[in-house]
Amino acid sequence: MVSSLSGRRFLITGGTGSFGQTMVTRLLDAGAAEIRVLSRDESKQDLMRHRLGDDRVRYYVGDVRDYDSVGKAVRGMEFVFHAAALKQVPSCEFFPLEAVRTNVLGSANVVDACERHGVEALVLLSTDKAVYPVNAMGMTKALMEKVAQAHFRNNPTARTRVCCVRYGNVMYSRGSVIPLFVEQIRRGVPLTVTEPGMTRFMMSLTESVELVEHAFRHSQPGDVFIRKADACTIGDLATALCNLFGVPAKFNVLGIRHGEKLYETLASREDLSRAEDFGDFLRVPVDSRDLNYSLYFDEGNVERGNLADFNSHNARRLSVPEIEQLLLSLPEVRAQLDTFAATGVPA
Ligand SMILES: O=c1ccn([C@@H]2O[C@H](COP(=O)(O)OP(=O)(O)O[C@H]3O[C@H](CO)[C@@H](O)[C@H](O)[C@H]3O)[C@@H](O)[C@H]2O)c(=O)[nH]1
Repeated sequence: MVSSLSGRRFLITGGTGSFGQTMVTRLLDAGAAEIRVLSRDESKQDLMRHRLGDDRVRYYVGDVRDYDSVGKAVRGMEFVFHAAALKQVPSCEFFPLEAVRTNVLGSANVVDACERHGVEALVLLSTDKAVYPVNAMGMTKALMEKVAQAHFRNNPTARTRVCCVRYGNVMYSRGSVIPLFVEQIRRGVPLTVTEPGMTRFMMSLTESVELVEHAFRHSQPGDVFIRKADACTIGDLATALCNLFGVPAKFNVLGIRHGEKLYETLASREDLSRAEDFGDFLRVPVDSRDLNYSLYFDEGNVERGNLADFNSHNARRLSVPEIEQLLLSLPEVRAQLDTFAATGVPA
């Protein structure tokens, strides 16, 4: 277990994204000695460099698909957080091989480079869409989890402790539904709700960072860490936003889109049959059976048939007032509400 972040050296792949920027700030506050950001977009790096103005942060332009660029960034680091990914469901549907290249092969490059350069721990960020996946984004994230677990299963004496974290929707993340609804409220148009009864797990950016830190400190090699989250319907989410901005809740119902599920699953029955419950967190250890196939054929789990998965339909359901409170805890929503109060329109 890692007791202190102070004086340590970190790499964050995809470090200019919302998760990366929050994590970098937290690590700087905790006294990290060096933080490297590996990402493709030099202009986002430049903006971040000016915003942070801290020379403990070093910027590496590169792509996880390219082993050399990963290796250069990993060398000399003690801990790595792997957040770089193709995350948009529709673009991965249209370009599944691109998702394979970044989410599967790119992640394998990160695992290999960490092992080769003797990194102590690597945390890979996954998603609820990786459980019983129906779209290419979720399928490639599921394979990323398998790559991480295989690292331990195939190398029991590995130098790098590799684990994954899995979480649901991060509220107000770039390109997600909440900023879109706020923009629609601003324009005074009906909110484009896909299916009012569709449910999603809701989590703040801070909670997602806490989950990564928890996994980083407490994981065993091959673990998947899950933070138990509350869920809500998209209809209630849209209603809560309209209530906060004081506009009537008017929806244009689109229907479930290609590649979408009615609900998401954070932990499958298969995960739960071996999960350890830590209150707010679930730890799913790797299935470490070896390639001796008799174990696969002759041993089963009688409990598994009785287990229900943990999904956004059976999780604790947030009420509209509870969603309003959660939304009010987000600085982005408060900023929009202030502008709305001052000018009658959000910024
Ligand atoms: O105009 C819209 C757009 C979306 N939705 C719904 O809002 C919910 C959330 O959508 P969105 O914010 O786009 O997130 P997801 O498609 O659920 O995917 C996000 O959440 C995942 C975790 O589940 C992450 O892995 C992805 O990167 C991230 O894009 C879904 O039920 C959508 O059907 C609408 O009702 N109207």
